[in-house]
Amino acid sequence: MTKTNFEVRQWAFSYLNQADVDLLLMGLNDWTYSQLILHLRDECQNWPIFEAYVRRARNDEPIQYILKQAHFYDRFFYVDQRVLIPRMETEELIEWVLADNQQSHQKVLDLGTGSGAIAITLKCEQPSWQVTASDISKDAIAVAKQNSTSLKANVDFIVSDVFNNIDDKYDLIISNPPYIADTEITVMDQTVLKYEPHLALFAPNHGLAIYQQIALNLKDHLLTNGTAYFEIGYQQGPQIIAIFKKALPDATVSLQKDMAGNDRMIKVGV
Ligand SMILES: C[S@@+](CC[C@H](N)C(=O)[O-])C[C@H]1O[C@@H](n2cnc3c(N)ncnc32)[C@H](O)[C@@H]1O
Repeated sequence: MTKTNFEVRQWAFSYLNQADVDLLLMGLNDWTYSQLILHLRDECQNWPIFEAYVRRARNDEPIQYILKQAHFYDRFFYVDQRVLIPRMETEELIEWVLADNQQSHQKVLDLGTGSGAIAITLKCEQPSWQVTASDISKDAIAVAKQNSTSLKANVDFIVSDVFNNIDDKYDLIISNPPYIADTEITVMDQTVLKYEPHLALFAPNHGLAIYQQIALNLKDHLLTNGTAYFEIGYQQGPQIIAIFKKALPDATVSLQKDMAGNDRMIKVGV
């Protein structure tokens, strides 16, 4: 028996929240929200696939991995379990970098690029910038390269553990490194814990280890008057400021809150 999109949507509401149901229907049919509403009385063309998607989402799989796409700064990025799903907070980091740096040419490094969200967005927003993206994970670099090609971004890629394979210096270094402490595993959402790569989430030393590694060699990789921008955990501001102040006593370090009012980003100028 055939079902309308309205009926399958109502059925899915018994298991998932409305936002997730609508994202699945829109992603599956390549519809905008207005198109979804317009097609509600039509026959559902993809019922078996939609039913399977809802089953996967009920098993905590993130909608973005089911659909193999994540919306970030007005673009769709391919994502799968090899990379972190880019978050809204990271869009605010992009906003800060773009607002601060209007100059036509900037040489930029995105350290820990994952899906390539930061590097590719900056290159698309500022095509004259020379952008390099690095990650310790070869799998992540493969996904980021795929996104760079599909979004016509022309970003360069390097597989590197922090700065180990990076010789160059940059005007801007941007990083959203893994910053969750192992001890937080017990309070984390199952959707994140079961599906997102732990290499992208967790770092030793209470989540501070990658900032510590970056701080030790940051000056060697920034050009004169260069600046670094980092996303941070909302409770990590004081510790991370202390890490950079200790490694770089002459640097200026400033903290920025996100839209929710939480400490979320820092800027380090050398
Ligand atoms: C929180 S994710 C950020 C991904 C992406 N930049 C974003 O904002 O959506 C952190 C990324 O850092 C990478 N990473 C973890 N340890 C690293 C290391 N030692 N050196 C370089 N990259 C690392 C992970 O593989 C992951 O892709």
